[in-house]
Amino acid sequence: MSGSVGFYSEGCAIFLHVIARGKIGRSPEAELVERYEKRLSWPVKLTELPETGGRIPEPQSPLKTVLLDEKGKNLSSEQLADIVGRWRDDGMREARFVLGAADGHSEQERAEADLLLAFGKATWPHLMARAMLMEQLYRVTTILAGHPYHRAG
Ligand SMILES: C[S@@+](CC[C@H](N)C(=O)[O-])C[C@H]1O[C@@H](n2cnc3c(N)ncnc32)[C@H](O)[C@@H]1O
Repeated sequence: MSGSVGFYSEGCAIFLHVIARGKIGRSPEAELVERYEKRLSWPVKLTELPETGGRIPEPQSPLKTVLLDEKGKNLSSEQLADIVGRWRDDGMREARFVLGAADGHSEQERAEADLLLAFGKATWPHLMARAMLMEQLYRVTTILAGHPYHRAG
């Protein structure tokens, strides 16, 4: 079963849609996901899909798609904020961030994505990657807002 497991909307900004495979249930990772989801002042939605199959929700067009993939680009938080900020300023309505399960993403999904984003070259468990992504999305929005949460190194 797929379904939306959270929706917090506030302010006018690009809609952040996290699409993640696998059930997070009640877990330490779920607590982290919820913590950053609640802090985000941009509209954010989390759609959970089964490990395989499931229906990918219809996009809000125009859309940009980011695949979380260890073979993707290692970007600094500021670089990611620049990209997301540009998409917002260009009038994108949705930026979706897709996390795979044990087998990752298909070659077709990789080819169709606008950005492959890596959190380093190591392979992380998908639930940890989900928590890390929510933190990065929060960080990105604070960078764009000039909020002091992010302290550039
Ligand atoms: C256990 S990993 C899948 C590994 C799989 N061997 C593959 O080919 O991608 C599950 C998911 O977590 C995310 N993930 C794991 N490590 C990552 C990393 N270093 N950077 C970005 N995402 C990562 C990706 O979305 C990945 O599809």
